[in-house]
Amino acid sequence: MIEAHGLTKRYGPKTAVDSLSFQVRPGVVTGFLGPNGSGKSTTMRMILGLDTPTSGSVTIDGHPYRQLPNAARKVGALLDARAVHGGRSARNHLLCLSQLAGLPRERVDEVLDIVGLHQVADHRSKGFSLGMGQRLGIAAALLGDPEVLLFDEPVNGLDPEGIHWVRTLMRRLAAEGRTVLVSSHLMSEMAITADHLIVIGQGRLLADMSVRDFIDRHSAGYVRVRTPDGDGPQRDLLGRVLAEAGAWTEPEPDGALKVTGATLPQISDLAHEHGVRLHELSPHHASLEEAYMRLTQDEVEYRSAHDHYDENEA
Ligand SMILES: Nc1ncnc2c1ncn2[C@@H]1O[C@H](COP(=O)(O)OP(=O)(O)OP(=O)(O)O)[C@@H](O)[C@H]1O
Repeated sequence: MIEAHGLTKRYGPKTAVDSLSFQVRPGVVTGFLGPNGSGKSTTMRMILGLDTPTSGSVTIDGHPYRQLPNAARKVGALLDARAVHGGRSARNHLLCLSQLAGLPRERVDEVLDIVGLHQVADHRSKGFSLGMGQRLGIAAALLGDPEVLLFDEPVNGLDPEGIHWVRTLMRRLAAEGRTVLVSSHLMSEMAITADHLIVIGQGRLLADMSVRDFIDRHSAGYVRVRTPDGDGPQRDLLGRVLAEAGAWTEPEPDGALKVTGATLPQISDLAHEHGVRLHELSPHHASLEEAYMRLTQDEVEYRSAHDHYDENEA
C-alpha cells in the first residue's frame, strides 16, 4: 500500500504538489488522473524517492522508498519510456538493470516474454518504435517481480493494440494482488482501465473514489428542452420560470435550452403552468470526459490567472 500524508512539493514559488493525502491499495488498478502539469509525475517521483517532499510524507508499506528493505524487488516503475540507452540491445539493457539491482539473470527472459519483445531482444533499442520502447520500459518495471507498480502515462503514443495490451496487463497485475498506480491525463482511458481514481488539479486532490462512484456523482444528467419559437419569447419565459424554480439553463446553438437542476416532470409541469408549448423534452447524460473537464477546469483556470498574476508581480 502507498500512503501519502500532506505531501507537498514546491519549486521556488511554484507549488507543484499541494498537501496531497491518499492511499493506493493492493488488488486494484488506481488511476492517477489530472491535466498536464497538475503534479502527477512529481508525486510519482516523490513516491520513488527521486524527489524530496518540501513537507508531508509518502510511504510504501510504511517505509519511505529510500528506507525500504530490498526496494528493487518491492517496487517497479515506468517513469519515462524514452530514457532507455539506445545503443544497447533490449536484452543487454535489462541484464544491466538486473545486475545493478541484484536480480537473477533468468528474470530477463521471463519479462521479455511477458512484454512480447523476445523476437527483437537482441536488436538495439535505438531502432524501437514508441510502442516497443514502452514495452521495454514496462519489462524493466517488472524485473523484480514487484508487489507495487507505478506507471507514468504508460499508453502515451501507443496504437489501439498497444493500449489494449497495457490495459490488460495492468488489470492482470492488480488481479494478482499487486498495488498498481497508473497516471494519465485521459479520463476515457482511466474509466476503462482503473477501478479507483485519484484526481488532482494544480497539485491538489479533487476526487478520491471508485470509478463507479465517480460516474454516479459526476456524470450528472441534463435535459434538453425546445419551444416552437426557437430563441423567441416562449423560450425566454420558460428560461425565466426555470431560473425562478432554481434550475440552471444554458442556450444551445439550435435555440433549445440545456437545463440542469430540474427533473423532466418538473420542467414539463412548469411549462404547462405558464402556457409554454414544448417541441422537445429529452433527457441526456454528460459523458465522463465532460465531468472530468468540469472538475478540473477551475483548477486550470486558477492556474492561468495565477501565472498571469505572478508575471505582473515579477
Ligand atoms: N524540477 C522542476 N522545477 C520547477 N518546476 C517543476 C519541476 N518539475 C515540475 N515542475 C512544475 O510542477 C508542475 C507539475 O509538474 P508535473 O510534471 O508533476 O505534472 P504532471 O501532472 O506530471 O504533468 P504532465 O502530464 O504534463 O507530465 C508543473 O507546473 C511543472 O512545470
